[in-house]
Amino acid sequence: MCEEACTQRCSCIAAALRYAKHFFRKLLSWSEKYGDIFLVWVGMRPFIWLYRVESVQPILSSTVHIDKSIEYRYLSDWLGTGLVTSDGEKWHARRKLLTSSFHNGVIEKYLGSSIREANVLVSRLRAEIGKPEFDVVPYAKLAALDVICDTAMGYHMNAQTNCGNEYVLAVDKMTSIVQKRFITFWAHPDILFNRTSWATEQQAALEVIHNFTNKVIAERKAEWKLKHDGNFNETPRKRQALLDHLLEVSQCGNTLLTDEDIREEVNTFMFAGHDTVATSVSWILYALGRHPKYQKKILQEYRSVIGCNEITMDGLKKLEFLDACMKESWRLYPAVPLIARQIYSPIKIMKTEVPTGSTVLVNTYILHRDPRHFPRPEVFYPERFLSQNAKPQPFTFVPFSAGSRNCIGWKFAQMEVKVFILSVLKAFEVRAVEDEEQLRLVSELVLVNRNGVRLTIMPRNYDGMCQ
Ligand code: HEM
Repeated sequence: MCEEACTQRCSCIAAALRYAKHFFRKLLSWSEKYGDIFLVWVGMRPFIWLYRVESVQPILSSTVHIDKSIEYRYLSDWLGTGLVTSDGEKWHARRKLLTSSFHNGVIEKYLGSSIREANVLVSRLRAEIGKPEFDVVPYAKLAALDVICDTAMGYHMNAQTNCGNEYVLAVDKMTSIVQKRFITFWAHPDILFNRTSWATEQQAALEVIHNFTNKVIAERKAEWKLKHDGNFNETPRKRQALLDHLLEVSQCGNTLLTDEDIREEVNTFMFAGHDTVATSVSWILYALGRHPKYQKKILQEYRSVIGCNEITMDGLKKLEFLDACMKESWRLYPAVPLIARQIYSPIKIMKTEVPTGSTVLVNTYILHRDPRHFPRPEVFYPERFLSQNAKPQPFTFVPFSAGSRNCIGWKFAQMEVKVFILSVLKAFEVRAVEDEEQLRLVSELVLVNRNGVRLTIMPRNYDGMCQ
């Protein structure tokens, strides 16, 4: 297989991802040692690693190779075949249908929810002031879950203040089981997985999730019907959740979505829209915590652009320096470090025939550290993303993937992350505890440090504070 798959430049490396201590640094050194493309065996499965723009572009820009790797089936009991997990005709139709749910006008409606939850996050973080260290990831996760529950389902979950919420615990449990299964090769076959305690826990979590989502859909559908039959006396809700958009298209459009279809998309947004955001917020705070001078610059810009005015989408768009800092953090610590595709028809990548049946993994962590495109790649230098400098070449910087299968929620995510980062920086001076060398990075679908993302925070004397 190895010889067939990578006749010229691939090297065969037996490895189990789970046990590699410095996984990403190891990969970086392999990429220098073994050339432009290599193959890693994980248990019985060969994975072809791509991390040069020359090999990444043919995959991400392809309209043919858009199928997710077969590992994504571990998500199917939860997400069915929603946008993340579907392919072929179904994916095309859904993508077309859902695109309108993410245009600027819709996203603007979610700004208020992000601001509200960012304020709750800040008040919760106050408990950590002055402590030698704390892990910011669990805080960011609950905040992101609150936003996505509100925006995807129109439901105020208050996960940040009500930590024992059954649904939130179930979503967290499902995410963590799926992540563990992805990187634990012996748990891949159903026959083995079904004998583990994970399978039992997964079953219990799925029951809670599906019951809750079914209930919300039924309520909202009844409300929608009343409103459209003209019997709805209450003022219609001003903000619409993604679920309302789905109901709208399912009832008014040409495409009929069943309750099952709606449920799989709502669950898909819940899955795709919380861990990625929480991971991004955590790593951006980490990067800024290592470089406090940029925290000051972000706040100076905020003061001069927004000052005492309300945060609006237009205002956020003008914060160019904040945007550059976020991009530079995503470059060094991409929230989604691996993008996996199953190859169902032969393709030549960098003169190498990749045969049908292979799985290719686009490694954004290494791609973003290519010195040809990002000089002194290991240095955190947000200025490289400022508009006076040339934009990165296409497909060299892809934190939200690229091409037809890119992140449908990227504008929404950027708005939310901006609001979270600004709120935290206005309230606290942030420092990172670990330096780059101490990080133990692994991919659990999102980029994770084994010890969490540990910070210290002190109250900030922010003189732009308005009465
Ligand atoms: C900073 C936060 C986020 C990051 C870094 C991110 C990143 C990504 C990436 C890299 C992909 C491609 C994955 C692949 O092809 O395997 C993706 C797909 C997707 N994302 Fe995001 N995402 C974020 C937030 C969101 C949010 C907030 C939502 C929705 C509310 C969302 C919904 C989706 C969906 C539905 C897909 C699948 C699109 C398709 O296959 O057509 N994401 N995201």
